Amino acid sequence: MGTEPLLRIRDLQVHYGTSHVLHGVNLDVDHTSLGMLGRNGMGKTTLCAAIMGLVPSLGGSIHFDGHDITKLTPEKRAQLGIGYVPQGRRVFRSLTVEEHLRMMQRKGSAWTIERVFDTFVRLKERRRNLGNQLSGGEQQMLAISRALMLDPKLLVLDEPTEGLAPAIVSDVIDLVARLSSESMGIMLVEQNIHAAFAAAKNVAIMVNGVIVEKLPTAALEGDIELQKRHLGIEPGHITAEEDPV
Ligand SMILES: Nc1ncnc2c1ncn2[C@@H]1O[C@H](COP(=O)(O)OP(=O)(O)OP(=O)(O)O)[C@@H](O)[C@H]1O
Repeated sequence: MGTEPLLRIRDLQVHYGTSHVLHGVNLDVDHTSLGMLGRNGMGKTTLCAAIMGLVPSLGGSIHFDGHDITKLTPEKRAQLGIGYVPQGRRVFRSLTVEEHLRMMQRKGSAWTIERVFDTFVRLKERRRNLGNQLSGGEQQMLAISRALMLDPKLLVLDEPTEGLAPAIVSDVIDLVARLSSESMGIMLVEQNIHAAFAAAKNVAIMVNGVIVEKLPTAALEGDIELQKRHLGIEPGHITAEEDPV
C-alpha cells in the first residue's frame, strides 16, 4: 500500500518493576529522520530499549517493516533491519576497530568493512587500534559503523553527540543527514537540541513516558514557547532588530 510507516508503535507500556515508565507511547517513524527530544528521565532511552526488545513491554504493539515485532528477541529485530547505537557507545576496550567490524559482517549487506573505511577515513587509519585507544568521536563513529554493518532500514541512535567536541558533533549530524537522504529511517534521541534541529526533518517530544508533540523541525525551532514548556529552553535574547530604541 505504501502508506504503512516503517516503524509503528501503539499504546506501548513499559515498567521497571513497580515503576511505570512508558505510559502508552504512540509513534510512527518513516524513511526519514526523526529527532526525539525530552528532558532527562522522561523515558527516551527506555523507548529505544523497548524498540530493540531489550526491555519487555507489558502492553501495546510495535510493528516494523510490516512485521509485528512486539514479542521478538533483540536478535530477530536486528535481523529484520533495526540498528542500534546505544548511549555511551559500548565499544569493547580490547578489540581493534577492524575486529569490531568483522564481528558484524553479514553476507549480502550493503555495508562492508571497505565501505565503512571509505566513509570513515579516520577509522581506516585507526583500524588496528583498540577500543580504549580511540577518542570519543572515533568511538562514536565505530559504534555507528558497527550498527551499519547489519544494513539497517532503521537506525536508532541514543544521544550520539553526548560529550563530543563541536567539530565531531557536526560530523555526526552530517552522517545522520546523509543516511536519511538515502531513505534510511532514523530515530535520533538527543539532549543537544541544536544537533537534533540540524539533523532531523521532524521532531517528537517525550514528557513523562508519552509523546506529547510530533512536528516538523522548523516548526519547533520557531516555537520558543513550546521549547520552553517541554524542554526547559529559555527564550533567546532580544535581537538587535527587536530591541526598542
Ligand atoms: N533499569 C532501570 N530500572 C529502574 N528504573 C529505571 C531503569 N532505567 C531507567 N529507569 C527510570 O525510568 C525513567 C526513564 O529513564 P530513561 O533513561 O528512559 O529516560 P531518558 O529520557 O532517556 O533520560 P536521560 O536523558 O537521562 O537518559 C527514569 O525515571 C529512570 O530513573
